[in-house]
Amino acid sequence: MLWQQCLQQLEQEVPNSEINTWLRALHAIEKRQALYLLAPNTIVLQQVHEHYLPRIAFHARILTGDNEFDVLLQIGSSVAPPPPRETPPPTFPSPQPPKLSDNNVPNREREWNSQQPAPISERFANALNPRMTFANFVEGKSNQLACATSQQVGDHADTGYNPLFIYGGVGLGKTHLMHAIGNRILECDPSARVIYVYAERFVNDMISAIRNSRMEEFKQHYRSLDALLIDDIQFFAGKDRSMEEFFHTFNALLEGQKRIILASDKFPRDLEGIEDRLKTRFNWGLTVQIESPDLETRVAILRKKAEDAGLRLPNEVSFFIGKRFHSNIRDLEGALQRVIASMRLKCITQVTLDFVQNALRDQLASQDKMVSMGNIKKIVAQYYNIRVTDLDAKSRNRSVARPRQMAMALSKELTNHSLPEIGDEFGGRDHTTVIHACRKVTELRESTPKLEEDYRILFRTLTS
Ligand SMILES: Nc1ncnc2c1ncn2[C@@H]1O[C@H](COP(=O)(O)OP(=O)(O)OP(=O)(O)O)[C@@H](O)[C@H]1O
Repeated sequence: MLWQQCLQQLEQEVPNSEINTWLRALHAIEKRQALYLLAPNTIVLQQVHEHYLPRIAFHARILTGDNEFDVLLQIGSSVAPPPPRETPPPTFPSPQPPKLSDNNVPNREREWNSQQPAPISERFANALNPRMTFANFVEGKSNQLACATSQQVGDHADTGYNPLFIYGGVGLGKTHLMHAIGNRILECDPSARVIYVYAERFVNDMISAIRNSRMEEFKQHYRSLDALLIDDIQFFAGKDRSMEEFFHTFNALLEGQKRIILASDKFPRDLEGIEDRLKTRFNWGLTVQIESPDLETRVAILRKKAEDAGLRLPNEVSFFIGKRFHSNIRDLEGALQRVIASMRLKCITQVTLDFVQNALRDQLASQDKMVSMGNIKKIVAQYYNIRVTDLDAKSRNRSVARPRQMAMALSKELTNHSLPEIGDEFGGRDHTTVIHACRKVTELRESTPKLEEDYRILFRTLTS
């Protein structure tokens, strides 16, 4: 089963002829928490070892979720017993686990740092994470546009959104969307040459290529792609030679109407240390932002992730976690993983609010320090240039009433205090005043761009 799944992944990266000749010749056995691949002869053994084993191990580790999972290559028709100590085993173990980053991107450094040309299959290893798809990306107000345009770019080569530039804060789903685009492109055309790469990797690859006199091959490699996805584009800052090379790659791909998808933590114009001509080009297509998700989206994401892990979260639990982990989705996922790990440890199958509060005790304590109502009031007052005491006062003058409503709405969104507690904190007001304030802010955010911007800035300031 695992081997079949590995093959399905490899089919997207390795030409069919190679799959049929070398990989389908292997007999696979899963045993003792390892995948044994049995080669019928030494030629197959050698080929697989030299060209495909790292990729197989990479996929097996992704699929099993075990970064240490072993893939062992042997000759013969059955798994050899463990060899006596003095004789070397007739087994090629899979290489050291490729460093799996957050996004499970395999280490491709070897590619350019040897004088030997890399095998073609390896050069087109696309580094896409098959688990990051549109199907498991939860859409909400904060990412709607980014998600819709990403789907279009994944489906069609001629959307006019070239490049598609996705920007937004840490852990909000930029990388997920890029992988989803890449996976969709391959779904539509399995022979497409698609590469996902961090800008840092592009730079390192280029340095290795220069050092090993393989620059022509490097250029040819990147310029012959059907889709290039580069993450963390801000890393190019100050790296003039890499920017120059990227500029030409960019032009070549654009001229050939190949898709370019870029991600960064900043809007193109705000990227420091990046050449103006590149920034201008980034704006040729479409720039979309991913914002911090609102409470409903956070809860929807949480439920989806819990469901994927086979866990049903009671409403009060999902709202509790969603409310408390508001700054980014990575933290939200981290909280859920911690809850699941605690459940496993304690052999619990039903999760309750008490259990979650206990499991997340340390994280919640540090969150509390960051977003208290006192802090919200301080930041809002600073932002609107009024005094904190104005927020508590009786005045209904709009210059203080609006900031007060904003501070109440943020308190509701970012803290776990009840409506009466929030009212109390703002000069002993009634909970119906808080409800009114929250409704008013929601309404104004939709009708008044300036107020929406104020809300976003304050939200970001409080949660970053
Ligand atoms: N809308 C979403 N639905 C489901 N999962 C999401 C969503 N957004 C983000 N995630 C998950 O949150 C985690 C962090 O997302 P991702 O790595 O894409 O963030 P990022 O914006 O690229 O962050 P960074 O700038 O730090 O690289 C990933 O595991 C991703 O799958």
